[in-house]
Amino acid sequence: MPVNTEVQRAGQEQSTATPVLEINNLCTNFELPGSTVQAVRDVSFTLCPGQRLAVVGESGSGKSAMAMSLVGLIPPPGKVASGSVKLRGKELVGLGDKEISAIRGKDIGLVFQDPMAGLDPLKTIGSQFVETIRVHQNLSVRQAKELACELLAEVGVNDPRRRIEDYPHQYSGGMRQRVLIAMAIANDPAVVIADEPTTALDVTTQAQVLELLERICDERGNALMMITHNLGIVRQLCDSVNVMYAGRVVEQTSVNALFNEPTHPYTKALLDCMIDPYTTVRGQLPAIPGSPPDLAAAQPGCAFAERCPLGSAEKICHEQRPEAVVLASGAVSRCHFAHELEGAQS
Ligand SMILES: Nc1ncnc2c1ncn2[C@@H]1O[C@H](COP(=O)(O)OP(=O)(O)OP(=O)(O)O)[C@@H](O)[C@H]1O
Repeated sequence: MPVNTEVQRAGQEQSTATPVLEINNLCTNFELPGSTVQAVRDVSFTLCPGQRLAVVGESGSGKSAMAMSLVGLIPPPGKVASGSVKLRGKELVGLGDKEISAIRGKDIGLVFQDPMAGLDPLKTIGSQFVETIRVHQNLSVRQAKELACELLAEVGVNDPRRRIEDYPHQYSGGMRQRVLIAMAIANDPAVVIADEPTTALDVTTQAQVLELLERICDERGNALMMITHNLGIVRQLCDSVNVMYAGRVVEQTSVNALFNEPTHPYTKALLDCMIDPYTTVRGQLPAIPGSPPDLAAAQPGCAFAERCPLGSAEKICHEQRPEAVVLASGAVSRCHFAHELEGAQS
C-alpha cells in the first residue's frame, strides 16, 4: 500500500467514514528575493465528517500556511507549489478566485484568531451577516436576516434582533468571536477551520467560546480542524492530532495516544512544555531547547535532529529524511526511531 494511503488510513479514528477533505502531498512555498521558504512540505491527511482534528506545533511550523492553502487564502508571495486538496472528491488546488471563494464560507467555514480581522468595522453585524448568507444561499434580505438572528441566538448573542443593528466595535472580543462562529456555520459547511480562535480572549471567555464550538460541532456534525498551541484545548475538544514541525506533519495520532504514548521526540518535547503549575519554577516557562530550522534551507535529514534528545547524535537522523512509519497503535510517526519509542512505552 502506498505510504500516503496508509497515512490517511492510520492515525485517525474515523477511518471507516468517507473523508470530506483529502489532502495529498501538499507543498506551499513563499518565493522571496533570493530564497524559497518551504512553509508546507509534503503534507497528507484526511478529515472525515464529525472528526475533530487538532493541528499543533511551535510558531512557524506551518499550521496556518497549511490551513490557508486548503482554502486558497495563501497571501502572495506564497503559493501552493504542488499537491492536491479534494473536498468531497472535487480538486480545489488550481481553482480560480471566484470558484474557491464560492467554496469558502459555504462548504468550509473559517474562524480566525482576531475576530476584528474577519469583520468590516464600517458595516453593521447584520449587513455583513446577510451578505455572507446571500452570497451562498438564494434567500431574500428578510429571510437572510431572520436566519442571521436565529444563528446569533444559537451562539449566545442576547436580543439578536436589536444587536444585529450594532457595529463590530459595540461587541466585546468574545461576542465578536461568537458572531464569527455564527457566520462560519451560516451556510452549513461540511468543515470548519478554526485558527487559534481563542488566543485573543481572556480565560473565561476562551472556555465559553470552546464550549460553543464543541456544542456546534456536536449538533451539526461538521468536521473541525482546530489550529492551536494549547494542548489543553486539544484534549478538551479534539479526537485526532497532526503534529507539525518545520512544515511537515511529524506525527498523526489520536488525542488519547498523543498524551499517553507519543511516538515522535518532538511530540514528547511539546508535551514536556505543557505548563504544570505545581512543578514550573517561578518565572521560567518551559521551552524546547534550540530553535526550528531555516525553512529556506535544504533539509536532507530529520528537521528536528539538531534539537532531538534521541537523534542529535545519530548519523541517519542528519542524513536521511524519515519516512512515515505506521505503528501498532495506528499512530503515524516520521521518526527513524518510532518503533523504539513505541516499544519503550509498552
Ligand atoms: N507572508 C509570508 N512571507 C514569507 N514567509 C512566510 C509568510 N507567511 C508565512 N511564512 C513562512 O511560513 C512559515 C510558517 O508560517 P505559519 O504562519 O504557517 O506558521 P504557524 O505554525 O501557523 O505559526 P503561528 O503559530 O505563529 O501562527 C513561517 O515560519 C514563515 O517562514
